[in-house]
Amino acid sequence: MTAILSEETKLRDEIAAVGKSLFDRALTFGSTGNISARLSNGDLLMTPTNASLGNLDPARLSRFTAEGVHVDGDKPTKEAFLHQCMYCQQKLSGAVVHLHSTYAVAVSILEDVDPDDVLPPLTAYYVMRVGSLPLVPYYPPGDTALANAVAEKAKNSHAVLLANHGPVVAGKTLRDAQYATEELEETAKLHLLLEGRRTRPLTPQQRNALLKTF
Ligand SMILES: O=C(O)[C@@H](O)C(=O)COP(=O)(O)O
Ligand SMILES: [Zn+2]
Repeated sequence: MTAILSEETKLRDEIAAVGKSLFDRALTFGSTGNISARLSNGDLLMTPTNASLGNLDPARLSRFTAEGVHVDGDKPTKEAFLHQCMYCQQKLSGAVVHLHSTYAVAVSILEDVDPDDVLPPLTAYYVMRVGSLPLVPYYPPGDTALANAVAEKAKNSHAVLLANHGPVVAGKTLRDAQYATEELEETAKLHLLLEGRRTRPLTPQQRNALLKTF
C-alpha cells in the first residue's frame, strides 16, 4: 500500500512539474492542453477541466480506475475519452500529452498536407521521438466522435495531430510523451521556417533505418 501511495504521489508531482514547465515555456496557453499518466495498477491520473497547466494542484488531479470510472479529484478534462483511446491503442503507453503549441497548431490548419503523415522527416531526432504524424479530421473539443477518430489514427502512431486544434502524443513515460511533444513542436516550426525553400528531408531508407533502431 505504501509503495502504491508513494508511486501515485510521485506521479502527481511529476504531472504538475511537467505542466508548469510546458506552460512556462509558452508551449500551451490559458487553460488549454491536458495531461494524463498511468499508474502501475492501471489507474489513470488526468488534469482537471479548465485548469491551467502552469498551476496544477497535484492533490486535485482527477483519478480514473483502469475500467474508466472517475473515482476522485476535480472534474476531469473534457478530453478524458481521447486520452483513454490513446491508451487503448498504444498499449505500452504510460502517459499522454495534449497541447495547443503554436507551430503544431499552425501546421494543423494548413490545407495541402499529407493526412497520413503531416510533417516530413526533417531530422533524425524527430523520426526517433515522433516517427509519423497522422492528421485527425476536425471535431469540436470534447466530442466523443473526436475520441473515436483519434483511436483510428492512433492504431499505428503514438502521435496524432488534431486538425485546427493541436497535437496529442503518447509515450512510455511522462517524460517520453513530453519530449516527443516538444520535438513535434520544433519540427513544425522548422517546417514553417523552411516553407518555400528547397529542402533535403531524410530519405525513406534513412528514415526506416532510424525506425528500426528505436
Ligand atoms: O481544446 C480544448 O478545449 C481541449 O482540448 C483543451 O485543450 C482543454 O480542455 P480541458 O482539458 O477540458 O480544460
Ligand atoms: Zn485542446
